Amino acid sequence: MVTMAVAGVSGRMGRMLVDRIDATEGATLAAVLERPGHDWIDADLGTALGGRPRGLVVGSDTDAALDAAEVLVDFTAPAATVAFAQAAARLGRGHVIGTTGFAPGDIEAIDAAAAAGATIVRAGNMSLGVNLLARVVEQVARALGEGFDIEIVEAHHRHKVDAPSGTALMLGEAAARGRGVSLDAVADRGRDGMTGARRPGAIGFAAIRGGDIVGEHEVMFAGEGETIALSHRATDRGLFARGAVRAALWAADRPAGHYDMMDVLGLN
Ligand SMILES: NC(=O)C1=CN([C@@H]2O[C@H](COP(=O)(O)OP(=O)(O)OC[C@H]3O[C@@H](n4cnc5c(N)ncnc54)[C@H](O)[C@@H]3O)[C@@H](O)[C@H]2O)C=CC1
Ligand SMILES: O=C(O)C1=N[C@H](C(=O)O)C[C@H](O)C1
Repeated sequence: MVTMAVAGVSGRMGRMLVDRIDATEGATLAAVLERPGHDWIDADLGTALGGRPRGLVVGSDTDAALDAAEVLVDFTAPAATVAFAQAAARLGRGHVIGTTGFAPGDIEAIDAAAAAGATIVRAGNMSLGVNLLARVVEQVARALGEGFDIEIVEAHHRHKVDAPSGTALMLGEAAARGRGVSLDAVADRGRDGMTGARRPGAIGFAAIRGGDIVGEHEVMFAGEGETIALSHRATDRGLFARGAVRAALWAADRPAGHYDMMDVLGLN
């Protein structure tokens, strides 16, 4: 049995993760975390969720949660995630990171935590479909070359706080890899006003926010006289929770390191 902790348990993904862990053979929920000062702190998780008490109290003490659990599943916010990774390194635990919106320095800190003893699985999208799509995007980008302009369009619900989405960046990285360039060197992350003509070789990003859209991504290869569009649409957030719990089961008996969902799915 793999013991798991969920960070950000009151959030959209946190609630999904509780249901998913409860439904997964071989996984058990051992601890739940929220940010200090949150209404749910010290409440019974079952009661906070509007049901019966279940004898699991929502806390904000990361070390106590990691004493109880082998793997922390974390869909929260960048600063919180960096601190969780450092705690996972200190205590030699698994850490599944779904959080997006990182600054470059955050990724370096997560790399350092993996080097210092945490088993980290991090992915901007935990679904099989998007990870397969990334593979296909890399191959198509390699095959087509710069005669086709790459544009990535994503749409999400009105509450999302980061753009481009983690998935869009992951797909952009895949396209850049296919072209043999660094995404940082070619990304065009927002156009407004007199932008001038499109920069040759740019990988463009556009973000739509509205309503309750779970997550939609399209990678467009626009050429002369033809356009190829590769897309993915998530219709149920439970999809991401399924992937995350699969990653947590996978991480439980892996050596420390920084892995991604391709490793979990055997696509690397
Ligand atoms: N990789 C993937 O497949 C997916 C990633 N995400 C990402 O997951 C993150 C969370 O998304 P949602 O659940 O929609 O957001 P949300 O805002 O509903 O939930 C985030 C939760 O984290 C909690 N939190 C913040 N700081 C904390 C701390 N220091 N300790 C403990 N809890 C803390 C908040 O109080 C909140 O309950 C976002 O970055 C989102 O982009 C979301 C869906 C899928
Ligand atoms: O915030 C979300 O909701 C999602 N975030 C991830 C992202 O940034 O790509 C994954 C998914 O698209 C939903």
